[in-house]
Amino acid sequence: MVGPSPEARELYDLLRRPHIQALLLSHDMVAQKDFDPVLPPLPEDLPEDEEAMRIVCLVKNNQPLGATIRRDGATGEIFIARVIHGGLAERSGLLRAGDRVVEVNGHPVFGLEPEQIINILARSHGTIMFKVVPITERPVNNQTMLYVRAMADYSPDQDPAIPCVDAGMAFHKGDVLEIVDQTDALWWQAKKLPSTTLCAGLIPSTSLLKRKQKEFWWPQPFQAQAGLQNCDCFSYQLISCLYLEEDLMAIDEKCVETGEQPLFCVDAFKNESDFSTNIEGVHLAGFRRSLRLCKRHKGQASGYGQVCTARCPSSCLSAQENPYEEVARYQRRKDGQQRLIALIGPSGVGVNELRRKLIETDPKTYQGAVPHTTRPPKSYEESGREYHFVSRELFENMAYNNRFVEYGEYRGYLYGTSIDAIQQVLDSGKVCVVDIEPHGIPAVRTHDLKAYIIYIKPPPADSMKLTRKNSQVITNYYINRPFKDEEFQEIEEAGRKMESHFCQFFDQVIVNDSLQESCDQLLTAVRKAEEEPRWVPASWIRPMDKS
Ligand SMILES: Nc1ncnc2c1ncn2[C@@H]1O[C@H](COP(=O)(O)OP(=O)(O)OP(=O)(O)O)[C@@H](O)[C@H]1O
Repeated sequence: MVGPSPEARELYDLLRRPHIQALLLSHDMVAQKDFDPVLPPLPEDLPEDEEAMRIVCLVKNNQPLGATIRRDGATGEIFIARVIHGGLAERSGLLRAGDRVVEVNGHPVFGLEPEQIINILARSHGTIMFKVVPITERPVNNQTMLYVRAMADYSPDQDPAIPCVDAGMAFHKGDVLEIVDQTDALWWQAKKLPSTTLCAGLIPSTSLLKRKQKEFWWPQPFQAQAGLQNCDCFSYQLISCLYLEEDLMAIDEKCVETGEQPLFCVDAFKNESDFSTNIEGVHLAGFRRSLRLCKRHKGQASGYGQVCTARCPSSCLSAQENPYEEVARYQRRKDGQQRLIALIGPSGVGVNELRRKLIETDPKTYQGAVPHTTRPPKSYEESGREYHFVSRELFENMAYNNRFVEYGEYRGYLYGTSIDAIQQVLDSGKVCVVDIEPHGIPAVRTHDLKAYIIYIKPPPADSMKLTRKNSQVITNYYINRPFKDEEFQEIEEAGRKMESHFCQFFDQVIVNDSLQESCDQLLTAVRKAEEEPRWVPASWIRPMDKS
C-alpha cells in the first residue's frame, strides 16, 4: 500500500501548526460574524434622509478614541476636527475629519456648550454612539510616509496655541519621528520611533515650528496670553475619549531671535612645539601639539569664524534653519566605502586619547586624516605623513573652496583637516577617525563622508578629579601639566553646553569616565556604525540631492 506523498505529509504538518490553526480559527470567527462585544441595535427613529446620516458605535476601553471636535463659531455646529492616526476612531474607519456631529448617545449636540458634550462623553460607559452627517468631499489621502529627525525640542504643555494639549506629542532634539499625516498645513500627526503606541500625536508642521521658534515661547515659563486664556481646548483626561478643539491659530507676531551661545573659553597658549606621534613605527597623523593648540584657539583665531561663514550661513547648525531633517534608514554595504568616525567633545575630556587608542588597536583598519599646514617642515618630517605642507596661497585657496572640515591659525601658521585627506583614508579602505569641533559638523554630515558622530561626554567634575589624578593637560611647552580642579568644572560645563546645542547630531554618546571602559565602548560603537542600520539624512541616500 502506497503511503501519503511527501508533499501531503508536509501539508498535514503545516496545517497542524498552532499559528495556522489559530489563523483558521480567526477566519471562522470572522466568517460567522462572531464579534465581541455585541453592539446595540440601530435606533428605530432614523430620520427620513437617513442615507445622509451615519450611526457610529465605538466601544470605549482604556485607549483614547483619538479624535478632536471643534465648534463652528458662526453656526454652533459641532464637527470632527481631526482624527488621530492609529486611534480608535481612525481604526474604525467610521469617523472622518469634517463629519458633522448631530448626536452623542442620543443627545442632540447642536447648540450645546463644548463642556456639555465632554460631560456626556464622560458619563458614557461601554459603547458610545455618534450620529454624524458625513463630510461630502473627502480629502484625497495621498499621504506618504515621512521620517524626520527633530532638530529642536517641543513640548505641547508649554504651547498655548496647540489645538489640544492632550493630543500633542512632546519630542526632543535628535528624536526620530514618523510623520503619518500632513493633511493639515499647521499640525501634523506623528509617532516617535521606536514606537510602542498605536496612536499618533499632534506636532507643529515645519512652517509652524519655524514660526514658533522665532517666538521662542515654550522655553519660557508659560504665561497665559490675552486671547488665549479661554482656550477652548478641553482635555478629556479621565477617559481620554474625545477632545475638543477650536481654531485658535492667532499667533503673536513678536519675534525673539535666539542666538547661539559661545560654547566655551580656553586659555590662549602662546608658544608652539610639536611632539612626535610615531609609535612603534606607525605614524599617527593629526595628533601634533601645534594642531591641537590651534584647535583650542578657535575662539580667537579668525580662520575658524571665516570657514564657518564661507561654508554655511551662521545659522547652519541652528534648528531655525530646518526644525525637521528628513531621514532614511541606511546600512553600509559590505563592499561599500568605510565610514568616517568623527569624535567630538569639550577640550580636555579625552577625545584625542580615545582616538589614539582606537587607532592603535588596529592601525590597518583605523587611521586619522593627515592635516594640512603652512608651517615649514622640520628636518625629520615628510610631507603627507605628519602634515601636508602647503603654501599659504594654496591653503587659502582650499579654504575659499570649502575643502576644509575646519581650520585655524596658530602662531602665524594655518592648520586644518581637509575633506580630501579624509577621503584619501576612506578610499584606501580604512575607517577614518577624526576629532572635530562643533562648527565642523556640517562639513562631515554629507553624502560623501557620511560621518558617524560620537560625542565624548565628560563625567561629573568630582569623578574626573578621581580618574584624572595622573592625567596631563597638553600645553604649549614640551612638558604637560596636571589638571587644575577648576578645569574639571570647566570641562563639565563646556560639555553640558555642547550637548545641549548639538545633541541632535550625535549618533552615539560615550561618557569618558573609566578610560578602559570608554575605549571598549568606542570600539563597540565603531563596529556598530559599520554593521547596524541607522537613520541618516535622506540626502545621503539620494545621490542627486545636494548634501
Ligand atoms: N578616562 C580617562 N581617565 C583618565 N585620564 C584620561 C581619560 N581620558 C583622557 N585622559 C587624559 O586626560 C588628558 C587629556 O586628554 P586628551 O589629550 O585626549 O584631551 P582632548 O579631549 O583631546 O583635549 P585637547 O586636544 O584640547 O587636549 C590626557 O592626559 C589623557 O591621557
